[in-house]
Amino acid sequence: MKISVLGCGRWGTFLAWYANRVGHEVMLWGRESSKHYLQLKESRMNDYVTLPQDIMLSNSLEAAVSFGEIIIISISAQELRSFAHSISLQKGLKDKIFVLCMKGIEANTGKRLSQVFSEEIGISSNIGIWVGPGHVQDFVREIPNCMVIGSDHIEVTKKIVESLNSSLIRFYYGQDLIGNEIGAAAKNVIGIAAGMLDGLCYSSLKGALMARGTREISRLVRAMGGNDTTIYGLSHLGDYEATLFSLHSHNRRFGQALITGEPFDKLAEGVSTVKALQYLGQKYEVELPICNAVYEMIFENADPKEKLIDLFLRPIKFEF
Ligand SMILES: NC(=O)C1=CN([C@@H]2O[C@H](COP(=O)(O)OP(=O)(O)OC[C@H]3O[C@@H](n4cnc5c(N)ncnc54)[C@H](OP(=O)(O)O)[C@@H]3O)[C@@H](O)[C@H]2O)C=CC1
Ligand SMILES: O=C(CO)COP(=O)(O)O
Repeated sequence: MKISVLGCGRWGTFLAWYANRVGHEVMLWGRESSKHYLQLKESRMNDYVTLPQDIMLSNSLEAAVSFGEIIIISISAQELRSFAHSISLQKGLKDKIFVLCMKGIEANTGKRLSQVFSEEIGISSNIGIWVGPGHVQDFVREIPNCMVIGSDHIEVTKKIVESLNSSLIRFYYGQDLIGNEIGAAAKNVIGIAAGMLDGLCYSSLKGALMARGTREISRLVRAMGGNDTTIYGLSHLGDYEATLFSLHSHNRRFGQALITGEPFDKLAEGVSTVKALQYLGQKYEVELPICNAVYEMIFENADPKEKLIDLFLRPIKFEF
């Protein structure tokens, strides 16, 4: 099958490598101004992966959209709306399956990425998501993992899973698009909180963070009409090791750097997602104490130790 991957950063480049490894014909697209794209064009390598010669590289969006039967997208989540608008100007979209491989929620609207994408391209039946745990650094060393693919249409979900399953990535069929998208995005915020604990030398609190983080995100998902159990699956809790504990996690590293005052310039999606979660918490009247504390530490310069004490001094309540 022909597969296009749009976005040639850390994850997009890996996805092209993976689709090629599974046996597909692959075209990887990067924008003309992209340093990532230029580096791949010159060396076929980035910091994480080397691309086999048979992966085609293109900076023509028209060529990339027309090439793939399946079109995988992995760019910064907050850029999806404008990028989707550019895609909407291309031809033949109704015959394609789009797979969003990003973890975010639109910051100023609280909309899930599949909602943003379908609003812009004007089609909703052929959009899937691919989320769950996994770092490029592990996959290229042949360390396998389990991930989840979901959509609102089981035939679409099955087609994507059947095209991409392998002994390196075992996929599960997602059954709850709301839970999977909110869960995948929100784990980055919990990952930032974990990095803050590392920065404070309070890493031993991560067990409690895992227990209470899942609890508050599952309340939100339920209020939004999703299934709270989804939060205990691959898209959220299943991604905690890769985010709350991994040295590779950009979100964890962002949280740690915020506390220690070191610079950090990689994409940490949780920074924008926590704004969206503030909005959703208010809209659905769900208390999100950990997310709110992360928000205040990032955007309102709140003192981390004082925030932690505030969390500990909240009214005592039942665990579940
Ligand atoms: N296990 C998983 O499912 C994983 C998922 N991810 C997710 O993948 C997504 C991308 O992360 P990552 O690859 O680390 O980020 P990077 O910063 O490495 O790459 C982001 C890419 O998005 C491109 N981009 C940004 N804005 C636009 C735009 N307006 N139009 C077109 N392209 C644009 C950038 O272009 P340029 O090259 O010009 O800078 C860059 O290539 C995130 O949502 C992240 O959460 C990441 C890792 C693992
Ligand atoms: O989603 C990921 C791992 O599953 C990547 O996490 P980071 O973006 O925090 O590196």
